[in-house]
Amino acid sequence: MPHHDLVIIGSGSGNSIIDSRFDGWDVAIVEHGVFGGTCLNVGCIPTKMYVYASDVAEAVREASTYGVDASIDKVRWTDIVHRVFGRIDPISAGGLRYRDSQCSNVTVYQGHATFTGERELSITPTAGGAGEMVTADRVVIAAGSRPTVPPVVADSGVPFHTSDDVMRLDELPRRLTIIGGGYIAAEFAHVFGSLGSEVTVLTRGPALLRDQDELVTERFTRLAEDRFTVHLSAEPTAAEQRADGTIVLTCPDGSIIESDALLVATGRRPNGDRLDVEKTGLALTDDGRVEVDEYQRTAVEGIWALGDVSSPFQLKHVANHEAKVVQHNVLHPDTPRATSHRFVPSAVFTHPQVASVGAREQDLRAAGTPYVSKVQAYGDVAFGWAMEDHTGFAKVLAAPDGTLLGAHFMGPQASSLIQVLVQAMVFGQKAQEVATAQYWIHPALPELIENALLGLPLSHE
Ligand SMILES: Cc1cc2nc3c(=O)[nH]c(=O)nc-3n(C[C@H](O)[C@H](O)[C@H](O)COP(=O)(O)OP(=O)(O)OC[C@H]3O[C@@H](n4cnc5c(N)ncnc54)[C@H](O)[C@@H]3O)c2cc1C
Ligand SMILES: NC(=O)c1ccc[n+]([C@@H]2O[C@H](COP(=O)([O-])OP(=O)(O)OC[C@H]3O[C@@H](n4cnc5c(N)ncnc54)[C@H](O)[C@@H]3O)[C@@H](O)[C@H]2O)c1
Repeated sequence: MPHHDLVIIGSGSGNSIIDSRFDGWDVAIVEHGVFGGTCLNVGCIPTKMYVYASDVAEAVREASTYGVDASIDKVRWTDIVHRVFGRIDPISAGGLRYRDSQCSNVTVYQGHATFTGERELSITPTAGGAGEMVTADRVVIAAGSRPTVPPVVADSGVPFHTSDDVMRLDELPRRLTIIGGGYIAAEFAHVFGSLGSEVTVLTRGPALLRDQDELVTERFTRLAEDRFTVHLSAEPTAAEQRADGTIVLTCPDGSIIESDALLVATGRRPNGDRLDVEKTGLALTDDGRVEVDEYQRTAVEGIWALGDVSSPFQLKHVANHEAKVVQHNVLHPDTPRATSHRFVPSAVFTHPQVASVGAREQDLRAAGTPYVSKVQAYGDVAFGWAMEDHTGFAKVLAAPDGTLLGAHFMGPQASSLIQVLVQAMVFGQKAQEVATAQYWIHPALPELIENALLGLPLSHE
């Protein structure tokens, strides 16, 4: 039975652990799917390539506002698919080739790993054939998560897509229904809506993007209702397919939604339940994650976990951070580093973009935390005014002494603008200092942040 110094389960963020410091180690990486994981193959990267194409389409549609008459002649969906995956697929294939044939100390197992004992694994080859057992001194579980599909769809037999395959559709659907109201639903509604599909969004909650600050949730939902057909509090009760291929969903009020394609975006479940972790002495948390401490260690000596399989955040920048922590701690177990989940920012690459960091106003209110807030409209700073933006805003929340507590943006470049406040919060800078101790380029969009901070009714003023 092969024995390795280190076995990594999952080639997403787990693959980034192996660098030259492991050259003297016997390392194995087990991957049952496409090499490179979710972000590269079916997540962050391809989605943002589609989002960019959709942003271009929206810019064309909005161009006449600025005196530039333009129209979209045609959307070449198949060319978009080929452009995106023609760039991505070779990166995945190259990554596999590199690990498999150019890293002499690394063994790649293309198969599904399950625990059979403490740091002992069975690997079932993806291509079929006899399984293999391996043991290791150390194991890193970096097995990610997978889309969930509600039984009403899964058991119905209707054809459906998830984010794993919807970007490779043969043609742009005329009518697309999306079940879900979170990140993936918001991003794909923008993608398909901008490229020409009639989009219907169906979510069980009373609003879209419900995890955001309440003002973002409310305003984003209103904008989405102007753009798409949106059914709120509408978990589908039945799904069927007619003989002509039309997919029919029934809403709780009895109304029906007809479409040519169905995308399910109802959340992602950590893959720990498919690893037989109990055989190595581990249990899963109630929400299905492999439990780790601040050093990314599991309860079993020599086993670490990172990323979607264990993290409370299903975000690539968090998985990357945790992978660096695991990398250090595997190499230096006696001087471990801790993960920091303070001030984790996130962005939804929809239209308009949404970005946030820190506390939401509803959290502060519920906790009884004293706070002040300022909502600054894009349209009230020079560049936003030039853009004739009528919907975007930055909301900043701070303690009365100026300590920054949270920031929530909706509008152009929100995902980039928010970084200023992420940095300020991480380094403990107060609102007054950030606003006044530096120049703000005029008339650039970051003046939005300057004005939001200056507008906070702080206690000393
Ligand atoms: C559509 C979409 C868009 C996203 N966009 C963003 C974004 O813009 N920004 C952002 O921060 N995050 C985004 N995310 C989230 C981000 O992709 C994930 O948080 C991140 O990729 C998780 O990395 P990971 O290493 O934990 O898991 P993964 O990258 O999923 O890697 C896990 C790997 O393990 C393999 N595996 C699982 N179980 C086994 C097993 N038993 N044996 C062998 N192999 C196994 C899987 O096949 C997979 O390749 C997006 C996700 C999706 C789905
Ligand atoms: N830009 C980004 O960073 C980005 C982009 C995409 C995905 N992600 C990550 O992937 C994760 C998964 O994304 P997601 O959008 O699938 O999950 P999500 O948790 O963000 O949203 C799930 C949505 O589905 C709804 N829902 C659940 N069950 C339902 C049902 N039976 N019927 C109708 N609606 C139902 C929920 O109310 C919620 O609105 C995200 O939480 C995020 O961490 C990040």
